[in-house]
Amino acid sequence: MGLRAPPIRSILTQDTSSVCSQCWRKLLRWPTPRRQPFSNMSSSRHAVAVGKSRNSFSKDYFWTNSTLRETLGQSLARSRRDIQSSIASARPETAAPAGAEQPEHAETSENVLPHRRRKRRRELEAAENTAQNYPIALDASAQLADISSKLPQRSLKRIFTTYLSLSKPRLSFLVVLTATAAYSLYPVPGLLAPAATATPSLSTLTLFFLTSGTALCSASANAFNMLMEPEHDAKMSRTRNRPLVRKLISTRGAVIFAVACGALGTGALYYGVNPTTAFLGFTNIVLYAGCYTPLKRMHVVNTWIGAIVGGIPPLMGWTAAAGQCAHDGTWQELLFGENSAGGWLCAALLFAWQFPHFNSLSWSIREEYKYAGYRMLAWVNPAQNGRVALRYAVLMFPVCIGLSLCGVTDWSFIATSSVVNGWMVWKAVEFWREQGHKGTARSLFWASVWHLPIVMVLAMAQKKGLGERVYRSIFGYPDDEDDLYYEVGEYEGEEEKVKAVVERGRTV
Ligand SMILES: CC(C)=CCC/C(C)=C/CC/C(C)=C/COP(=O)(O)OP(=O)(O)O
Repeated sequence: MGLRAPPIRSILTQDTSSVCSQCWRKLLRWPTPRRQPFSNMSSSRHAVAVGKSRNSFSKDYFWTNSTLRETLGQSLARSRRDIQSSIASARPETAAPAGAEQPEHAETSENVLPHRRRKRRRELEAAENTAQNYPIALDASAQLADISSKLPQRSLKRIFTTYLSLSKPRLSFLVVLTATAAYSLYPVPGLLAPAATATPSLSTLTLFFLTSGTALCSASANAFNMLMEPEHDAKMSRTRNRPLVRKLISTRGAVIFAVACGALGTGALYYGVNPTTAFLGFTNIVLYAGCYTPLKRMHVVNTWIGAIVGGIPPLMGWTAAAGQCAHDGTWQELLFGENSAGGWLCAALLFAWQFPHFNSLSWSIREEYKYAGYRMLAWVNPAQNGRVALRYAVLMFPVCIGLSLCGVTDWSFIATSSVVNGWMVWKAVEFWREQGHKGTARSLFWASVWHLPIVMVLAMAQKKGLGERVYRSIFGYPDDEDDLYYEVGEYEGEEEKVKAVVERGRTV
C-alpha cells in the first residue's frame, strides 16, 4: 500500500515538529501542488470554497481573499506560533517567568527525538485548547460577520447582520450605556419632581434621542475605523473575520453606512437633545476615526487619545441632562456651568478605566498587535504598560470620591466604590509587578470587565438623595417640611429655571 502525501498546506499550517522526519524529507521532494482555485467567480462576494455550500465560509475562504491571502499566506505559520505563545503566556499554568523569552521552535524535525515530538505535539494541542479560551472576549463584529456569511445571499437578514457587524455592536452598546448612566446621575432639581416623594426625572424623549443618536454616532465612528484598517485587521485573529476583511461588504457600501449613521446620529442629537451634545458626538467621530485610528500605527500615545474617545459619551449623557435644567442652554453653561463637575468626573472615570482594561487586554495579545503593526505599550514598553495601568487604576479613587464631593452621589458611595476600586488596584499591582505574566494580565482584564458596571450601578443606586426618597416612600414618612416650603425669594432662581424648562418643553 503506497503512502499518500498529505496536502502540503495542511502541513504548513501545522507545527513542523509534528511531522515525522521521513515524511518531511518526502514532502520536500514532492512538487508543490498547484493551488486549486476555490472560486472561479470574479466577485469576492461569491467567493466560497469549492465543494462547500455557497453560503458557508470556511478557512479556505481566506485563500480567495486578496487581503487575507497576502497577510496570511506567507506568514500563517509564524503568526500561529506567535499568537499561541502570546496566549499561552497569558495563562497562569503556561506563563513564562518575567523577562523570559518564549522558546523558539528552532530545532528541525530531523534532530528532534520521537518522544520530544510527542511532547511538542501535546504542547501544541494545549495551545490550541488555550486558543479556544482566548484571553479576551471574541469580537462581536467578527462573530456577526461569520453569522451573516452563512445566511442566504441578498437576504435582508444577511444585509442587516453585515451592516450591524460594521457598527461593532457590543462596543456601541457599552458606549450608549455609559452615556445613559451619566444622564441618570445628573442631579435634577427637586422642583422638577412630579410628586414630592417621587424621584425628579428628565424627559424620556430626550433619553430616546440621546441613546439612538449616540448609538448611530458610535456606529459611524466604528465603520470609519474598520474602513481604515482592513489589511491590519486581517493580521489579527480577533479581527480577521470582520466584514471588510472578508469583503462581505463593499468599501462603497461601508462608506455610505458610516456617513449616513454619522449624519443621522448627529442630527438626532442636535434636534432631539441639544447642539452641545451633537457637537460632542460629531467631534468624537472625528477624534476616533481621524486621530486615534491612524495613530494606532504611529505612536503609543494612541491609547490616551482612545481613552478620551471613550470618556466623551458620559459627558454627552451629562450635557443632555443638563440641557433640560439649564437656564439658557449655551455650551458654556452645559460644559462649564454650576453642575458640570459631575459630567467631567464621569468622563474621567471612563478615561481612567480604559488603561487597566486595555493595557491588560493588549498585553495578552501583544504579539498580534506587533505583527499587525499597531504600536501599543504592551509590546513597545511592557514595563510602562504595567505602570500606566496601575496609575490609572489608582486614579479611580479620587474620581469616585469627587462624585460624592460634588453632590452627585451619597457619601456612602466613597465606601462602596473604594472596595471595588481597591480590588482593581490590587489586580493592577499584580499586573505591574509580574509585568503581565503568571495570569495577572488575564485577571486584571476580567477585573476591569466587572469593575465598570459595578461602579456605575453603585453610583446610580447611591445617587444623592435617592436612598432617602426610597426610604420615605417605603415607610410612609412625611416629607421634610423644609423641602416643601421655602422662604420667599430663596428659590427665585430655581423657579425661573423651572419656568424656562417648562416653556422650552412646550415649544419642542
Ligand atoms: C459617540 C461616539 C462617536 C462614540 C464612539 C465611542 C467609541 C467608538 C469608543 C471606542 C474607544 C476605543 C479606543 C476603542 C478601541 O478601538 P480599536 O480600533 O483599538 O479596536 P479594534 O482593535 O477592535 O478595532
